[in-house]
Amino acid sequence: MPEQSGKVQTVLGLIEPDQLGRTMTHEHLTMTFECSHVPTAPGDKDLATAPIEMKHLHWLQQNPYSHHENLLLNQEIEAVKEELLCYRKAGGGSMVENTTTGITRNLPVLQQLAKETGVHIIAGAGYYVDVTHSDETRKMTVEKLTDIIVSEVLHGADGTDIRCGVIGEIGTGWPITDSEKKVLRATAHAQTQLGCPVIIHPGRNEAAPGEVIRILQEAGGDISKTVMSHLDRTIFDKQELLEFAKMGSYLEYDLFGTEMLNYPFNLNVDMPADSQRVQALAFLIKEGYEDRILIAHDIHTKHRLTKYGGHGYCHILQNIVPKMLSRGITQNQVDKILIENPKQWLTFK
Ligand SMILES: CCC(=O)NCCS(=O)(=O)O
Repeated sequence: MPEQSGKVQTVLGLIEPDQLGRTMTHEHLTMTFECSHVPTAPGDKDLATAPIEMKHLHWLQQNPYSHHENLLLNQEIEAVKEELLCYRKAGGGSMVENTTTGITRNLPVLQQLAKETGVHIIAGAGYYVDVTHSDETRKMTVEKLTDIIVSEVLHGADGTDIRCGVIGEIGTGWPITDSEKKVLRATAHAQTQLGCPVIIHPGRNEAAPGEVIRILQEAGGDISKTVMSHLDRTIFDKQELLEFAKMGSYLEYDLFGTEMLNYPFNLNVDMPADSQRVQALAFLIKEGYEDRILIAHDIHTKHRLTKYGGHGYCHILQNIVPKMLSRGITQNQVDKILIENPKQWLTFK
């Protein structure tokens, strides 16, 4: 039985599950997102290269992926540290930092942030979406990919001895590419060996989450210990959502704080407002899924930090929890979503 069994693995080592406290299950503290740069509209070229300033904030909030500098969250370690200290003061305990290979994971920085702030940080193993896969990764067999993921959890990643405590976010697009399918199968095989939590980034199509779960299931993955991220921009139809929920994964609404008119990665999608996210949580609770819900902000660009006028990592604790309570979600249910469900998911079997 691996030493992780019954414990949670943070970047500073193993902890007891009860030490986690309130946990955001999908965040980034340092990463780059250049792989998702969206070309700027011809009239906006100057805005896209201008320094981030108050007078441009609304444009940036509406076009966050068209401003190159905005995609470099890895330049903001000091600002992120300040925010983590506020997160602790606001009652936060832990964060899953699920930056994977392809978007500049930096485990020494995560370890330093955990030491300096007292927030428990759980790092992610594995690979982001196809466009970030190197030629070497593409050529790997499922067995080789499995070995690498297992080693990132058992021994450490990126040439360090800092160990990952979840697999993911494993990136997939739509349609799911062959290379992404291999990574999904390797994820399932590694999870079988390790009994560890898994988290998935699905493609931007209503059919994508179900297809990912089928691939994991066929490869022997434990769906009850798997999180499907980004449901807030992926499944809108209530019947479809219930059909997906029946497959048994955790259901994650992790884009709290993101409100934009045009979602550039899929213009057919209307990105919901936070009030609609809370309505979706209330609906899932009414349908009996309160044990399967997880929430987070998925901060992955500069403009969402308070330093740049954004909502920051405390938004859920300070603004969304009161809204949940005002919409009939009980304190007990809030605690399940923020404490108990993350704890169950993050504890190794
Ligand atoms: C790495 C961060 C990430 O993938 N975030 C998801 C953004 S979106 O696909 O939901 O727009």
